[in-house]
Amino acid sequence: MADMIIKNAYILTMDPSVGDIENGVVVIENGMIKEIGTSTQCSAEKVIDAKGSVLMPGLINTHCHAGMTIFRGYADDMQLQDWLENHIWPAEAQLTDEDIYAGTRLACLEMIRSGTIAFADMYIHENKVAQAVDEAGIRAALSYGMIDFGDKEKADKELKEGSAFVKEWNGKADGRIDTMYGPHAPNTCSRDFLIRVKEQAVKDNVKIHIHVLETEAELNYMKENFGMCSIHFLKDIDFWGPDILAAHCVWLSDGDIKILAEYGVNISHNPNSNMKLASGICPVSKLLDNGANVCIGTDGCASNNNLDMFEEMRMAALLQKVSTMDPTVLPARKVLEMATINGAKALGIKSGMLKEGYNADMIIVDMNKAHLTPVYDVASHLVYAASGKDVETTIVNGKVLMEEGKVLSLDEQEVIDIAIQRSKDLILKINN
Ligand SMILES: O=c1[nH]cnc2c1ncn2[C@@H]1O[C@H](CO)[C@@H](O)[C@H]1O
Ligand SMILES: [Zn+2]
Repeated sequence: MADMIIKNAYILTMDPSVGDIENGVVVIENGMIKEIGTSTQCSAEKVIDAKGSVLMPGLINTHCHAGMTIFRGYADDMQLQDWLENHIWPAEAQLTDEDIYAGTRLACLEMIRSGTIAFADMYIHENKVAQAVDEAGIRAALSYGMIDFGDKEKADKELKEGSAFVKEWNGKADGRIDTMYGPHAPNTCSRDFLIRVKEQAVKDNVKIHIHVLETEAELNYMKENFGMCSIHFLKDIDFWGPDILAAHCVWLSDGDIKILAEYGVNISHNPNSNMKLASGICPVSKLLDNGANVCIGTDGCASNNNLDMFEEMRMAALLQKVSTMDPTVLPARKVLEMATINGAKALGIKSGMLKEGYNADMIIVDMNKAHLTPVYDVASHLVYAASGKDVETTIVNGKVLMEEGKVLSLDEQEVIDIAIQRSKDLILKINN
């Protein structure tokens, strides 16, 4: 007897060798996909009838600071440098374990609701992030965000904390948690520190998550201080490789694009954050044309201000079209690949496709809605017409985290109430 069967669904497998299955069935056992096709001989304890709905791989958010969800709407409409240095960093200095835990639980709740099955995170008090992820049932690649600002003592301390986190949490929560090293950016971390981080990550066999060329200010800083941009600087210290998850990559030259593609770097594109902070536009279609792996992320909730990956997909498509003045770039299927297959590749997880032997990480999207009627092309609707609110069921590692709109792994009202209380206490502390 299998654990679960989902039947009568329009299945968007995202498996290039299979494509869509118009009336299909998926069998789940031990957290994995046991069978996928048009019929099955298996029976299961739990059967979900997905008639009229789309079954697809859950979305993968490849750049987030989940704990920052506690700052949703706290500091809007500012320059990135001003936003970080004068608002976010002073406020973060006030954060406690409990704030991060509350913020991350809120983030997990929102992600489960909007069809995200895994996310990559870089933040502080990361132990509490891991605890929240463990309890919420979602999958994640977590890193402690390290900054040394050229201070040798701070570098030692940060690397020690990042390393302790990797050792404590890698492979935990039934294998749902992977860990990474999270050096903040080339303009906030010293050259020596980045070299040490890379060495340690290779030694520990984990990946690295870093912000790269998010702003023109970073580009100018790197040129002034090192005579080259961040891409060449990181190439110089043998940093690049398929183990690197580089968020943003907005300010790239054609030469930079070639380097990122050549080294198999994973690039997390965050269109909402880049638009809101007016950072610029990542040359996604050029990167893809050159063979680079580009995935999608939301960034933190203080620069987005939500974690809805459907909205992120739509923005990714529209922003490329208008910036290249070419409506044929980033068609819907390509964007779906970025949010599923490419994201899974970046995180090194067997998700992002509905395929035998893959993780049972999937979502059911209710299509019986005015704004999703009629249907000529399912992929088009998912990218251009749907939102995270249309997700009705979310399954991670074979466990149902939300069913028909009801979240099962978290007490939704409690998570919201605690986040509100924490935000009120926090604002009093910050203003004091
Ligand atoms: O868009 C961004 N650019 C640069 N830094 C950011 C952004 N969003 C959040 N952080 C900051 O990165 C650190 C991770 O530990 C945090 O300080 C967070 O506020
Ligand atoms: Zn970020």
